Amino acid sequence: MRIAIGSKNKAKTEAVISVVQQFIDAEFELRAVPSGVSDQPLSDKETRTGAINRALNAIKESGADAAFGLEGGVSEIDGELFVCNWGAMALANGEIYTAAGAQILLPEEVAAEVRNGRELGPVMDDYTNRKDIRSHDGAVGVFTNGLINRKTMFEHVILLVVGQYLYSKRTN
Ligand SMILES: O=P(O)(O)OP(=O)(O)OP(=O)(O)OC[C@H]1O[C@@H](n2cnc3c(O)ncnc32)[C@H](O)[C@@H]1O
Ligand SMILES: [Mg+2]
Repeated sequence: MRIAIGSKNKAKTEAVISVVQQFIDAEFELRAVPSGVSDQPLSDKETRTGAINRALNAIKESGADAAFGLEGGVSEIDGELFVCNWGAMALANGEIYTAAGAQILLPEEVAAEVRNGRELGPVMDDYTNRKDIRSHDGAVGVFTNGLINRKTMFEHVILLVVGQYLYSKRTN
């Protein structure tokens, strides 16, 4: 199966490849495609739409058999901001599977910057005085003291998505 991935961010591409290759015999290609939503999605709905758009754009651009899209965003609950994450798998026949990942509270100091219109990625780099947090630990890794990094979190999302795809294909 030819599978496209709608990002070149390693936290995403490595998560997709490490999970999918356990269940599907596949060749992968990476494409930085548009998400069709804001650079910093501000709700679960917008983040999920971004994941679906990435999967649809990746399958359209590549002509692959299937494509994955992963999107990170933030969502507000009772005045507090949580990091949220969504994944989508699109098939050439038009089927789409989606699932959400872990959510974790952002400290008010970080949340305030995002509310002011900055993207979480650069805000996290400033906050930690490190570079490119979004491609490695992610906010989830920083605020769980490294127990769950962004790749591991995305692996759970991909397991949920691929699991639904495999369930739909079951024959017994
Ligand atoms: O290259 P792409 O695939 O776009 O990867 P990205 O890291 O920009 O990821 P998203 O566009 O899905 O994320 C939307 C925004 O939220 C940021 N973001 C989301 N989750 C994050 C996390 O865990 N740590 C740091 N930044 C995060 C990210 O940097 C963007 O500013
Ligand atoms: Mg991005």
